[in-house]
Amino acid sequence: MIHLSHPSPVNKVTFENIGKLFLSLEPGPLLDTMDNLFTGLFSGLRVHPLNIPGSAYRHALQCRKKLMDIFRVELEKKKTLKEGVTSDLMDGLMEIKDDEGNKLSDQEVLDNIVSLVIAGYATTAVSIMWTLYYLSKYPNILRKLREENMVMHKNKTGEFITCEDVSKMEYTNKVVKETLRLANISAFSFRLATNEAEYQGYRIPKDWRVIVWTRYLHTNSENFDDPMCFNPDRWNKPAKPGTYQVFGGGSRFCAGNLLVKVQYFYIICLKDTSGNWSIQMLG
Ligand code: HEM
Repeated sequence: MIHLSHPSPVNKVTFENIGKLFLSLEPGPLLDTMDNLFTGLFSGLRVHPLNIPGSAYRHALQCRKKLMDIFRVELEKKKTLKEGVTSDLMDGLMEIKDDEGNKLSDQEVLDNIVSLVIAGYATTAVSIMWTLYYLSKYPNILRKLREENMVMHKNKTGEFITCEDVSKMEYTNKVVKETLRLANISAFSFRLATNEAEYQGYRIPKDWRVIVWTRYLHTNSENFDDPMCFNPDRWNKPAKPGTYQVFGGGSRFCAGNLLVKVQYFYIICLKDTSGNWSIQMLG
């Protein structure tokens, strides 16, 4: 398991983007406090639920409560703003309606925000960290990526890269895809057998819990040649159907898959204050 030093630069940039996109918050002490509280919350997610003083679980509950208080203040502030002043995830959740025209309650908006940060923060930061690791390990790949970045840089007149730029950057897209395959950030998912089923000669009784081991798909030599090798060029041709499931599949497909890409391009194609692309810092 990988542990990022906290706050690592990748964590910091990822969380600052989350602050901006989810709540229109600028970097500063409030965001730093929230980042620390999320760290406390994460460390209590997969522990025994022992709510006693000193336990990681109790600390996580306390962090969650403090986060909810901060989010509630932001939500109340938004209610006093004129419509359209901000346009972020919280605004979207406050406005969204079901088929009968019902909006989410305040509590539901806050619960959704916390859940989405949990789903999207560490996953994104850790996977981008893996890209930086692979790029520093394979200088020829870094060189090709940098060349593509430089061409894009030369052709641009504005400061920001656009969605159109992102789709044109073929090699960078392959690097992202290959990182997600090999790093296996989400290595498995849980499912419940709603009916009895048979799979490859095995009977799976109704109501059994099943683990879908996606890491196996991504590192199986029947699906990918030399699977443990980081090779973005393998994406010159598409993968066999069903063998690439980094964001899951079916109705529970990852809701944040496009946001992940935006975050990647922010970091891989970011300029520092001297106008250099951040990727130039490697190698
Ligand atoms: C590299 C980053 C990420 C990876 C590898 C990843 C992976 C996944 C996977 C495999 C699933 C399906 C789980 C299942 O089938 O049981 C999933 C679901 C989900 N992801 Fe992501 N995720 C990432 C980032 C994000 C981000 C940035 C967000 C949002 C901010 C997000 C929000 C969600 C949500 C809400 C679901 C549940 C969807 C549903 O059940 O309908 N994820 N993710």
